Amino acid sequence: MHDHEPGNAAAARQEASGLYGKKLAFYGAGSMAEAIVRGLLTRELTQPQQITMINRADAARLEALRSRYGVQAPSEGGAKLEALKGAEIVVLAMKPKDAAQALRQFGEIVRPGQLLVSVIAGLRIAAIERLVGRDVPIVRTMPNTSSTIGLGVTGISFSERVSPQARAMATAMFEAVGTAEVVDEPLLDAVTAVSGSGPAYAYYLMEQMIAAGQQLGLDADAARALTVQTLRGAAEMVLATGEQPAELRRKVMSPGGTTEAAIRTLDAHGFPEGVQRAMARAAERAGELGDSIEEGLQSS
Ligand SMILES: NC(=O)C1=CN([C@@H]2O[C@H](COP(=O)(O)OP(=O)(O)OC[C@H]3O[C@@H](n4cnc5c(N)ncnc54)[C@H](O)[C@@H]3O)[C@@H](O)[C@H]2O)C=CC1
Ligand SMILES: O=C(O)[C@@H]1CCC=N1
Repeated sequence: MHDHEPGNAAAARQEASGLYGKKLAFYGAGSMAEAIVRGLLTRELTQPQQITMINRADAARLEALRSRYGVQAPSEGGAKLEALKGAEIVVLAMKPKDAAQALRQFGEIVRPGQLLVSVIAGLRIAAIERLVGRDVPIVRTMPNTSSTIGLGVTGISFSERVSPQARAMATAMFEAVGTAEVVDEPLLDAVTAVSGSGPAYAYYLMEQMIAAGQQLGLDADAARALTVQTLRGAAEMVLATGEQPAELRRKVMSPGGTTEAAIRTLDAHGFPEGVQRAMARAAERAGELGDSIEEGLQSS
């Protein structure tokens, strides 16, 4: 992606981020961890040998990560612990249901000065502090999978213990793979609903547009090409013109024309309400995921 940029651009990013040379451990090596790792390596923010990806016993997955990215992906328990102990930054990237046990184990080996960066939906800073049981600085984030190609967007919030340098480093880490917005922690559930889950809404819309295009007689390749470029162009138009989506929509919608007919049909089928309710439910679900971890804490 960045094959043609001057070498000093990568060097400037490395310098600005403060990440270069830092040991990173990804605790949980699923799709989100992979998206961030791929983005960091593509942007040359760090080198593969600085990254360890830790997963449950899944030899094929670990081998795939090693061969794809050149990162360390140990399969043996002792080596996993060493990597977690040795890392300057530990990125928590397991599913919410696996977080409590993993964080308790981490609490037994955590060292002062380590920075914890969570990408786990719903998991609150206070719960992480309780689970780890030490005064570690915590960065709670909500990224999205478009980080894979450097077009992610991440909501970030910090515990009080995060130093200004660590704040800058964590922010730079996510800016390296897209853009980042610092928000108050309670707003991260809303961020989850908008941009964490958001790529899936766009893909779902694409799925329906491609299927409908085919029903109207286009072949699958043409329906896909027309749909994808249309959504890409629409997002770029909002960015390039600075206009509101509603204004841009009005420019497409000639009175009495095809678009107006389509939008009326969407309205008749409850599209606006459906999107709003879906996102309210996503935010609520983020809170529930956090609650269920905390309930587990109270009963243990
Ligand atoms: N996929 C997405 O679009 C986004 C996901 N997230 C968050 O990222 C987290 C991970 O999500 P995905 O990557 O989609 O899940 P995933 O299921 O692809 O990956 C999670 C990985 O963690 C590993 N794991 C679980 N417990 C472990 C333990 N104790 N030690 C080591 N590894 C362990 C599992 O083996 C699994 O491979 C979730 O908490 C989710 O809320 C956040 C933003 C976007
Ligand atoms: O679906 C989920 O729970 C995660 C969080 C945001 C995107 N994926």
